[in-house]
Amino acid sequence: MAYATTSFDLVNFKVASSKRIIGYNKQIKQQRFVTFNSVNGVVPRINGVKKLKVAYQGVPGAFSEFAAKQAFSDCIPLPCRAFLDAITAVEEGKADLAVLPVESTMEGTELRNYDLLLQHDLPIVQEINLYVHYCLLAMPGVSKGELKKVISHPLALAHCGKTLAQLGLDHEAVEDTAGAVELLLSNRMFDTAAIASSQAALLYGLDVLAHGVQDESWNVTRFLILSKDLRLRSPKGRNKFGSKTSMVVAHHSGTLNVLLKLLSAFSTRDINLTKLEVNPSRTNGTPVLVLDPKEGGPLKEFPCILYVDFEGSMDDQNVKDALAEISEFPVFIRTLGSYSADPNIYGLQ
Ligand SMILES: O=C(O)C(=O)Cc1ccccc1
Repeated sequence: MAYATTSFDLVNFKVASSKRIIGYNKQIKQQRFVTFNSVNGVVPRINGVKKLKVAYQGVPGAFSEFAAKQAFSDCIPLPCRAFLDAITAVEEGKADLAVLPVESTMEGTELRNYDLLLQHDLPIVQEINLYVHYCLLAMPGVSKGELKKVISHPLALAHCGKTLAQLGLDHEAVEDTAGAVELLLSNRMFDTAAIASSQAALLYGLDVLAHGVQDESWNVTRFLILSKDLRLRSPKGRNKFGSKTSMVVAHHSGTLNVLLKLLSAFSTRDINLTKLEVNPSRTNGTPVLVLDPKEGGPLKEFPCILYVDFEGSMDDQNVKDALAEISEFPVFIRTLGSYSADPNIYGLQ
């Protein structure tokens, strides 16, 4: 797929000539451009020949496909109907990796995808932060005034809620952003627009009626890349930001005590937290289902859960000590993976 350069004028971003390079390192508070291939340096290959297959939800042009190519520039992206199918593809050996959007600056944690992480045993091997810039796309020649409805992925519709209200258009959720574009085209829908990337517009030949239609200009989505094959972890010490670990601490009661224990265990060892979410809300207080990889199934049910990401690896002694200290409490700890921290934010122009 060709990534053409279009105009791009947001604060903190600059178009870097016609190359596919833009990025903003928020964490270190300075502007930094990164190349699309710099994430891993060398693209890993199993047995030195096979190209990696990365399963994602959606069709070509979806943001998840872009995240997959960002992580492994030489990969073969494998389109899947749903995120669960992408995970199943890896479990069944049809793909090497799966890519999953798990949180966004505008909507917070994407609980449905986090649940998938918790209910399957696929370690996180990488993280990718993607700046998501939405466009309003329509069939060639269609004007805004002719539109009655907008279709897109639920996350994209949520990110653009105010804009949609201002336009006074109905909306309908479909599987993915690029899938919405494909649907417009295949059904020749002249009264419907899609919210998707400008790349999807180029790929499918649709018109861009408006750029940057998200409610907040700063809109970053974090994707996690999962694999059974830990060799696909980005090389340790690839950058000066070191490792990061994601885990959940699940328990049956006493959130406050568990939380205090966790904060104390981490702070005495100077381990920085990069995410801490306490009992993310779920409909009707339904328990969280977590797989215990040591036991296989059935899934364990917990009313209380902490989502924790921290700087450091499960190989670090101070991390092992901190987890041992937390385990003095009757909690269930499941580590979801240690991987290279990637504070860069990659973007589509
Ligand atoms: O629908 C897509 O293009 C996806 O990849 C899912 C998604 C939607 C919105 C933001 C990030 C990922």
